[in-house]
Amino acid sequence: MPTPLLHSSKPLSKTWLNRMFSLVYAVALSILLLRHCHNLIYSPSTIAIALFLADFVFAFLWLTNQCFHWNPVERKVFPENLKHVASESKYPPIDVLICTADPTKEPPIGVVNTALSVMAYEYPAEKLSVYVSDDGGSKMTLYAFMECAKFAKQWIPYCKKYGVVDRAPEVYFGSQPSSYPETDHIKSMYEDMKSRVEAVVQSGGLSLDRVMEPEFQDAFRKWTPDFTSRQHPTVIQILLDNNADKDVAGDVMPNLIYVSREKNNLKPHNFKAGALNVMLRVSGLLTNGKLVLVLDCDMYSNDPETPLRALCYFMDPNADPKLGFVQFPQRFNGINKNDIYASEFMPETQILSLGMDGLLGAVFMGTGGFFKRDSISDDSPCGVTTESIQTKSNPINSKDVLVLAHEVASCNYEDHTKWGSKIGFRYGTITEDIYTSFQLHCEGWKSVLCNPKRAAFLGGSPSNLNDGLTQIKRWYMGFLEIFFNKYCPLIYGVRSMNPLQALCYTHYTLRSFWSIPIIIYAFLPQLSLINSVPIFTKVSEDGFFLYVFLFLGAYGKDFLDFVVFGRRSTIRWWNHQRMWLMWGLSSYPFALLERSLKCFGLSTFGFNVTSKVVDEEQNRLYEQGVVEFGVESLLFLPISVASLVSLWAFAKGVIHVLLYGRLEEFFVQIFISGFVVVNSWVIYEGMVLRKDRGKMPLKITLASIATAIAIYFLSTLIMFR
Ligand SMILES: O=c1ccn([C@@H]2O[C@H](COP(=O)(O)OP(=O)(O)O[C@H]3O[C@H](CO)[C@@H](O)[C@H](O)[C@H]3O)[C@@H](O)[C@H]2O)c(=O)[nH]1
Ligand SMILES: [Mn+2]
Repeated sequence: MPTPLLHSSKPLSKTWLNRMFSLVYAVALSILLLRHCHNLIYSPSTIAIALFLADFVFAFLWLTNQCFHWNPVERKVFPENLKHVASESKYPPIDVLICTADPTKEPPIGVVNTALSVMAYEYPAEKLSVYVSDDGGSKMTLYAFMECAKFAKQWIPYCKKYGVVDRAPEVYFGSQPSSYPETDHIKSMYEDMKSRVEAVVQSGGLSLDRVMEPEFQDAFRKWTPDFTSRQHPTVIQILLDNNADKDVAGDVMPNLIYVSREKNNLKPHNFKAGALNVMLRVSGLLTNGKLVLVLDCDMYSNDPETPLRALCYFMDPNADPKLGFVQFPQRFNGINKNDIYASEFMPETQILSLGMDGLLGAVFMGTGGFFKRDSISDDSPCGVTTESIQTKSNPINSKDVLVLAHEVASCNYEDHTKWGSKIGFRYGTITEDIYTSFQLHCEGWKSVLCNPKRAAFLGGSPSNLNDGLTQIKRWYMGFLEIFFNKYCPLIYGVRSMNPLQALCYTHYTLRSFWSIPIIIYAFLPQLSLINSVPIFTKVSEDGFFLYVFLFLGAYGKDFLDFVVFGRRSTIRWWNHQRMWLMWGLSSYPFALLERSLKCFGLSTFGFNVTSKVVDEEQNRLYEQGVVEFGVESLLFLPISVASLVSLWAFAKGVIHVLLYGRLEEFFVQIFISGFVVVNSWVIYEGMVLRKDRGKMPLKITLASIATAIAIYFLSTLIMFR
């Protein structure tokens, strides 16, 4: 009998269009670069050099970007066929690792929701273990999970009995669920738990002594007076043990384990990658699940059948033995209607990932990845083979296993080992996700993108401009760390894997270089216009058509991908390209700057955890789709300077046309300035029209006016004498 189909894949229908377009566009770009070379030879000038540089970087990034469009594939899974391949008893055990790092930025009740949503997976509970990694070393988080363990005994059977789909209680009760006999009772239990946890958090943990039942007290003895989040011993607490704990219906509970690894001020802890590696070892000792699911604390499960979808790949009898992980794309809840901060990361999660999936596989996105343990971990932590541990009748509660678990969570454990370089999540960058998948692909592992209609996980995203820009800056800084490394994707990668895939990684890690053409085009045409110097071809010359084609081609293709094939609204597309310009003026160059400073040892760049706290006023602005400036952030400065310079230039251009009729020679420059002006509308509004707390801070407005004027004088002195 043939095996029933577990998954299928087919190339996207638009592939031929992509390839044709790439070809034509490549020809146009080459002509442009040739013209530049001609100019550089026959009439060299600072302006010619700058324009060449801009277009050269643009061409390089465009070219590497085409690799994503070469062979995109679309996959489908058929979890309903799983039962024909294997019985439930054959399903592999899964260890879920949930990371949290800061109880003030990542409210513990949110982490609890994420944990509950996966503990209630439609998966045999005895094969499910949920580990919480608390890098904040917070007893508030531990307390929240003690409450979680109790509540789970009601929540899981309830979800399974009624086939609830939203298994994060916050989402479930927020969506006016249908009413069953137990609903009200469980809802009030949840509300009670939530208010207890929030009260503890509000008191900064002080009220813990009062709320705590004696059974809980013991665990907190580790929090001695000198215990801080950056200096403390390992804390491991088994909160639910599937050999002992039963839910209210008498069924087995999944394991729930709290871990806060040892921290020492003097030792680098390698951020999330470091935390995950500890979790790999601890879980390897305790439960050793064949599959490991990595989740961020805000990425709750939105579909209880997700593990079955992943199994469609892992349990396929014909599966590639080198299949390392299955990635579910990051998706977000609470994004406003027009996605003003482009938080959906539509191209990354929906276009680029399909492109890599057609080569060697999608990148790991930090969350929502099911790993085969073998691909990422070694199987003898501590030199003890896991078999010898697994033969113990109840490893997770046995004393000697727990002693070992503390040992593998200590901050000296990794000294002189390959953890972080050849094993586990890789160190050396704050975007450990992309880097780890890059290394795995180099080693010959493959991956698969599982992109079901109903999002597998949903998480939060920044809801103000500064957070959004900061997050992007952090990522692109991390990407640069990957590129300028001894395993550079362009040099080492191209030799170690499918070169197209390596070029995809090259593109990813060098994207902050977009800032070079963006900054040049946001200032040079404008400053020349203000100085009355034409720098592009006239409308009547041949070269003009080339520019029109290149501009419309790039924007048109982007529009097609986003709106027509991607089925997003036009306004979302517009907002996305606007954000891209903002990133290009701010996050990207700051990432480049920070990376350069780091080379000289001048910057110690950390992992700035994104806040998941929603403040009401901020939320209201976001819901209304109003861009929030509010804080005095240096990240706004280049954006507002560019918007002012363009406005100035545009006005000057209009004067040139109206008074002197010089439309022909200045058309391109006026168009570019006008384009920036239209994109900058929100910024002018923020500077002069708005009165709410999200308006542009006066300091930034004044600083940008001063900077714009200074840049003008400098340009007059240097370039347009
Ligand atoms: O020292 C640290 C720092 C962070 N985290 C956790 O890492 C996760 C991601 O951090 P967040 O601040 O939410 O960053 P994002 O920008 O939202 O994260 C994206 O980018 C990261 C890489 O920079 C990836 O790891 C994430 O999966 C991806 O969602 C969170 O669960 C944190 O608790 C730790 O466990 N330890
Ligand atoms: Mn996040």
